[in-house]
Amino acid sequence: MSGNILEVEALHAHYGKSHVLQGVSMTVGEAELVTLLGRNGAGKSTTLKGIAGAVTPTGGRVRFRGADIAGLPPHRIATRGVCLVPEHRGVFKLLTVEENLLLGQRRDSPWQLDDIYRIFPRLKERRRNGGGQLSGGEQQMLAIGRALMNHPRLLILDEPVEGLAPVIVEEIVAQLKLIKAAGVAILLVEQNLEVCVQLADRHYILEQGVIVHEAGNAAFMADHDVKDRYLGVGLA
Ligand SMILES: Nc1ncnc2c1ncn2[C@@H]1O[C@H](COP(=O)(O)OP(=O)(O)OP(=O)(O)O)[C@@H](O)[C@H]1O
Repeated sequence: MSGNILEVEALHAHYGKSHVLQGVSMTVGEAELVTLLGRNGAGKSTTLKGIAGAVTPTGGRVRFRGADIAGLPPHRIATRGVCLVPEHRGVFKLLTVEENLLLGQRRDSPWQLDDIYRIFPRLKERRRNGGGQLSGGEQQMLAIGRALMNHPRLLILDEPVEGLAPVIVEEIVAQLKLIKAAGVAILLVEQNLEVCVQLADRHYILEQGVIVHEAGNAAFMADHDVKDRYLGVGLA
């Protein structure tokens, strides 16, 4: 194998007649953190869902650790080690923090409660609180923590810091660095470019359902043109 944990090849997806993904190709290496960037409506969330099985691809291939997973149901894909943390977090509000975490637990996971509490001390403090009592940032930490309990080899995050206060964003960035350092590959969709360049090894830019640019982090940071052209954000 190539050292890639994920290989997406010419992925297509439709919503009814609308052809949203038009041949997306990308890879994620072992323990690599890769971002998928692009303007609103480019197809980023759909790509993540197509990989994780929440949207059924209409063409192309998704290979995960060498096996073709395109079109499998989401739970089968999750069992293989692909965990999607969706944009709206999916925390159960009537369960406690600890009950939420235990829902994700797999016995063979290297990530048990204590490991989660070490990375997210706030969750330990709040472990007996209901999910509904958490701040947005704490809910995000809980959603990531629960995904880890499920033994992901690839963690897929859709806008994990959207709408969060800068101090919480910093906390989550530090936590994602720890998770990455533990060897978990991460595929990240995030509008906050500061966050992306702090974390990523590599970036892809998606436009109207196709990848139009790929760059390592250093090259991406230096290339103001690309940010302006595809993302509409000139960098300071
Ligand atoms: N369930 C759906 N049914 C129909 N169309 C959809 C659905 N979900 C998304 N779309 C459309 O598909 C296109 C791609 O959406 P997607 O959410 O993948 O984009 P995105 O790049 O993640 O954008 P955003 O940052 O706005 O979430 C958009 O035009 C969107 O309106």
